[in-house]
Amino acid sequence: MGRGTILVADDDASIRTVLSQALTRAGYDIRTTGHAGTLWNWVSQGEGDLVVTDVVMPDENAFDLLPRIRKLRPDLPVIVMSAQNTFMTAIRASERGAYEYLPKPFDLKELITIVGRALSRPRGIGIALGEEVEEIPLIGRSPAMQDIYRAMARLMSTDLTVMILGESGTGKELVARALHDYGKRRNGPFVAVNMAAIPRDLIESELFGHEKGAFTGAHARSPGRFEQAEGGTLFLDEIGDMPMEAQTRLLRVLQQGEYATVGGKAPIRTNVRIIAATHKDLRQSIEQGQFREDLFFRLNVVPLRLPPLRERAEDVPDLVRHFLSRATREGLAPKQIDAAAMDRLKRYRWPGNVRELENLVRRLTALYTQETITAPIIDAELDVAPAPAPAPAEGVVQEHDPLDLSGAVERYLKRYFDSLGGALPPPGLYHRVLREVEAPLLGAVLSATNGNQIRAAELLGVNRNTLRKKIRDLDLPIIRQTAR
Ligand SMILES: Nc1ncnc2c1ncn2[C@@H]1O[C@H](COP(=O)(O)OP(=O)(O)OP(=O)(O)O)[C@@H](O)[C@H]1O
Repeated sequence: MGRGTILVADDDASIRTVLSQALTRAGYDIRTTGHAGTLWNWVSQGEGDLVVTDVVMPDENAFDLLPRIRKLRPDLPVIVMSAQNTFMTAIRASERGAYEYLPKPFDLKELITIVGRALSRPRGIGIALGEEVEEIPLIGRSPAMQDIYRAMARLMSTDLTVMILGESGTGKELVARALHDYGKRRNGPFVAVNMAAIPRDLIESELFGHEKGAFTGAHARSPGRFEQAEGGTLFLDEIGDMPMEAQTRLLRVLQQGEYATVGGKAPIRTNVRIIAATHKDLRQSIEQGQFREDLFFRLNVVPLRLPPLRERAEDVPDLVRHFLSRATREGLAPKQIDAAAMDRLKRYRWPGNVRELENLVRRLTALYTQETITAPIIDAELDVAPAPAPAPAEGVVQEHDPLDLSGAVERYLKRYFDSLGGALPPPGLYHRVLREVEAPLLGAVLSATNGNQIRAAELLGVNRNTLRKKIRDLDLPIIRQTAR
């Protein structure tokens, strides 16, 4: 007798083979099928201790089958695999009552671990089924975002305190909202407070409310955000900016489930789920005595780390399309981004993350009349160093291009560092080196085009306005055009 029988459903025969081998080796009995109908027959006949199923099958979608399985056999864990790795797949799997969701491709070891955990869990723990939701709040299918979606899907049925970490503009508030909107408090209020946006001495009264006369200017009793968020979720953004006294009060709420208003004595019981966020390194703040360590541990129950956009450049096209179609829905003229322009966007560093990308798309749709956004437009907007120039619209183009600076630059830099004798150069080297190349390059091109800035911009592959700005910034001599 094996350690249990696993029913595997996937219309891809090679996946059935791989799973069947791996699970057999791990000591399980396996039955495989390529059809949802067969799977349902087995399940309804009481067979199997666990199901591993793909979402899309020729006869029925596993998400449609899942609620029936849950109803008939609520204790049967179902692991859903899918190659459609969106936020909604993870959420739907969780809503339909899947035990776990695995985006393909996945590690077989991970599957074996999950199977082991599922079969050893106490029975009778089900996940509530929610209603269907269509609008996708979070865009991006990079592995890093899939990890986030899976963690979120697991959190949906809980009230755990979550700490969202990530640079500004990475989507921390959006994730907090999604945790609320798809979680079990979805019918309660979602209240967001940004610690950095409120004057420090008003934060306590903002959060906990105050009594009439509690301080100068407190003309009437005022409810705090905790009271407003009762039964729902309170999102504490930029928690690293919370003053010490407020931290102490917050800690007490988390420990005792009750608080007093500013100037009030009677404890008020509270039922609020806390989600906090910060872009700061709180461990450093703790070391510097600016953040309470005990509060940190209370808040950091489940940390979610949102990756910066530059670490998931593969999400850029999806995000761009999402923001473009939203602009179109808002009544702006539809636009496309050509491949070279998209490439520029994927290579940009995005210091402002998704927010910066969102604002850029807004600018592009509002300011440019052309239907297709090209690379020079992106260069002008992002002010990035241009890639090799495309062929100019007219004129003779050299077939053989002997341009190769790399050897020369490398040699020069080596000499430069050697000459410093082990010391480090002054800061700003990157920009200084680029400037060293930029000024002679623009000068050479302007002289080759006889001072014609339109042709020079074409040759360089930058927007005309960018070129003008650079001529000004670099203080290049303007060559007077002579008739040819
Ligand atoms: N994955 C995503 N899909 C779609 N939109 C996103 C995504 N991530 C962020 N955004 C959008 O980017 C903008 C910034 O997101 P958000 O305000 O959640 O970031 P944040 O990390 O909370 O920023 P801050 O730390 O500056 O408050 C929002 O308009 C949000 O809708």
